[in-house]
Amino acid sequence: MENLFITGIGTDVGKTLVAAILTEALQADYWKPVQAGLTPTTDAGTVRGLVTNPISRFWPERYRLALPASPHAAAAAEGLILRPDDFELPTTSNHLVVEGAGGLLVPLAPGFSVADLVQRLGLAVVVVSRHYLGSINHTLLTLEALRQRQIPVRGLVFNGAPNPATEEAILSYYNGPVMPRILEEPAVSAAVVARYAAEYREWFMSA
Ligand SMILES: Nc1ncnc2c1ncn2[C@@H]1O[C@H](COP(=O)(O)OP(=O)(O)OP(=O)(O)O)[C@@H](O)[C@H]1O
Ligand SMILES: C[C@H](N)[C@H](N)CCCCCC(=O)O
Ligand SMILES: [Mg+2]
Repeated sequence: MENLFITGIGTDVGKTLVAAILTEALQADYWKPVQAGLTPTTDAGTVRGLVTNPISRFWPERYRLALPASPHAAAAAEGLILRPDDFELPTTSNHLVVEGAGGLLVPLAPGFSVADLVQRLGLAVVVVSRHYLGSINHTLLTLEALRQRQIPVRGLVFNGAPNPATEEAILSYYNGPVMPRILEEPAVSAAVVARYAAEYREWFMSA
């Protein structure tokens, strides 16, 4: 069974798109434990709209916070402090795709980060990297933090337009699994997700 936590090198790098592709590829369940920002849509709402298989279940968020900010701040704005023992994996016999918020060391509360949540849930991660000036450092810092914490990396995904020099730098440090690349798409749709999902299914079968 694949139980995957989707993290990334920051916010807005394509975790939700990758989560939708993996959910469709594996006909997995999807869970976003902490959603900060509820409009115009939630990540679970986006994934639901991109996935077409009839098997996937969408588990309710543990926290739905109104402020589109770091979860610790969005929670504080509502007088909440998120705690590690608030979080239990949904009970499912299906594959499960869990999406984080922002990057790996984003605080859910003071002293409680996304990385701590990953470790509590005991999941392997998928790391989404997107190229921009500064992204080599952000990607290597993420991989380094995962290595230090001995969190297994199930795959690294390059999302968006390729940049060979950047990828060479990253791959000279990281020699773990690399999942199929996602190109910059003119529009993100269920058809695009289905196309990549077929490629990802092949990848899982050959990995
Ligand atoms: N390969 C791509 N082609 C076209 N658009 C993309 C691609 N990857 C991401 N996007 C767009 O970039 C935006 C940010 O992506 P996404 O919502 O997946 O980021 P995220 O990492 O999940 O952010 P968050 O931290 O808020 O969860 C979205 O509008 C998404 O559709
Ligand atoms: C609001 C945003 N879309 C995400 N839900 C949360 C991103 C938190 C980033 C915090 C940070 O790294 O500074
Ligand atoms: Mg997202």
